[in-house]
Amino acid sequence: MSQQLDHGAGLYNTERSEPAQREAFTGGDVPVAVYGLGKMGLPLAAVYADVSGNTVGVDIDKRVIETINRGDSHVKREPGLADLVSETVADDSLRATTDGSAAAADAAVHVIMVPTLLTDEGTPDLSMLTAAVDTIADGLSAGDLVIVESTVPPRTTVDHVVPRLAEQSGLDPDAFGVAACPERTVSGQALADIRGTHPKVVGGVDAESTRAAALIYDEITDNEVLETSDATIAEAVKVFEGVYRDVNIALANQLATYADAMDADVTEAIDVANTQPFCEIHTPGPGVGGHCIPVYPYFLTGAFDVDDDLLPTARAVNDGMADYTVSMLEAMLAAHGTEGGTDADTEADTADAPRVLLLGLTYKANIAELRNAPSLPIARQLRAAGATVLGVDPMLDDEDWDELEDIECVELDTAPTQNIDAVVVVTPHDEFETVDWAAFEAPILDGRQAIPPTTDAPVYRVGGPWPDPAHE
Ligand SMILES: NC(=O)c1ccc[n+]([C@@H]2O[C@H](COP(=O)([O-])OP(=O)(O)OC[C@H]3O[C@@H](n4cnc5c(N)ncnc54)[C@H](O)[C@@H]3O)[C@@H](O)[C@H]2O)c1
Ligand SMILES: CC(=O)N[C@@H]1[C@@H](OP(=O)(O)OP(=O)(O)OC[C@H]2O[C@@H](n3ccc(=O)[nH]c3=O)[C@H](O)[C@@H]2O)O[C@H](CO)[C@@H](O)[C@@H]1O
Repeated sequence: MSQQLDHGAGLYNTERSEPAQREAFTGGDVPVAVYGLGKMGLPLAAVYADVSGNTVGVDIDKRVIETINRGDSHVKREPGLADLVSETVADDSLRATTDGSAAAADAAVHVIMVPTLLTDEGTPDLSMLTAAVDTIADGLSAGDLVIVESTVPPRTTVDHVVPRLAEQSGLDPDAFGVAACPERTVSGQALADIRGTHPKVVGGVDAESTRAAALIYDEITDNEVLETSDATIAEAVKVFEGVYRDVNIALANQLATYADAMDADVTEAIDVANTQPFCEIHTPGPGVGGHCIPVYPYFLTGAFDVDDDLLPTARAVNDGMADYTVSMLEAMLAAHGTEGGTDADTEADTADAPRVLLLGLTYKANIAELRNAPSLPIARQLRAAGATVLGVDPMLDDEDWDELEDIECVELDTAPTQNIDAVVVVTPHDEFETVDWAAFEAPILDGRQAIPPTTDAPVYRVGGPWPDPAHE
């Protein structure tokens, strides 16, 4: 155990009693800084502000800072978030700044919630994490606690974060605490998740870091705080959760291809199979998007030299579902005798090339995020084959559409008048629940089992039986 230093507001190795620490944390005497105020960071900063009464949010995007300091939330469709940001900014328990070093100098708890992406080579890109760590190091003090909420490859905290903090701050590694406390939060229910939908996982680089982090999260969550043996286990818990999901979805997608081959309804088969407790097959679809599930397998395969066929194969199956969806679309067009096919290669053919409407472009229903969205490779393949691709997505703003050069934006209410040859449901936003499918007068490929079987329209399903001749 390192010497007892004068730690000011810090909780790491403090001489104060536990009750006094809790009182200090919830009474605004332990200043918090949260680095990264995006879909996950802003809800987290708002809850920290609500509990601690003294939280500064740090982001590099000036627009984010200005929005928050007006008391507004730039993160949409998060129940309760707009009100919580407004309330915590109004009572000054939440402030936002781009000056991370100044925030770090004042803070005693530093919470990292920046993105952890991939390089083009499929290896973990920790550049944003490193930048946040360097900012913290500028203002790190003895007794501070650094919490890594971002999802990172296992061993990142011990092998990268701790040495970098010590090197950049000049402090002895024993002078401050570091803990991996991974975000286990789903967009669309972030506040509920942060406050306790699931137990909170906490793993420190030493016992004192675990203790201090567990005390903080015991004040934040209504659920259990699960203390792991070390930071690496805590990091692995989060990555394993995500990898489990990617592999399970790959199984569902592979079973969908078998169901198509046997002309059976994969959804019915999976639903019935899942009625016994040892089976939890996920849902097939046109692919796996977002910056979590398709990324986390690379936090193992791209970080450790292990002989692994499973995770890459699951990734290939999931990424292959865009091709599979396009091939089903081609078969559907052929079954409906739509002229032109999707292999137009001359001007005349292009005139006959099908006009395909993609409903739902973001990676997941009701979430405004295009990263790794399955709609993107589907649109690319259709455009390359000469088709005209139109898209409807109420989650996207003008800035998003500017990035989608392969897809022509149309509005949902006018889409049926756009002379559509085929409709593909890629992401089933709530807005599509009231669509009059027959109004398109075109065959529909339902990629997400979103259209009720009773619908009076020619609906084909990824992994589902093709419509009976009556619908031809
Ligand atoms: N989105 C999800 O559903 C989800 C769920 C759980 C965990 N996570 C994890 O949460 C982390 C963040 O994801 P997100 O969805 O909030 O990302 P996001 O892209 O919505 O937001 C990231 C924010 O961080 C800011 N930022 C980047 N570098 C910074 C720096 N050096 N200092 C301060 N701010 C910086 C960006 O400007 C942006 O505002 C990732 O590790 C992700 O894996 C995401
Ligand atoms: C804390 C955290 O990191 N939370 C993550 C977050 O992950 P996420 O927001 O990226 O969402 P996911 O739901 O995993 O979807 C990802 C893609 O997979 C497609 N998909 C999904 C299910 C299925 O059966 N078949 C599919 O094809 C879907 O359309 C989308 O494109 O929430 C999940 C719980 O929702 C968590 O488990 C996951 O750890």
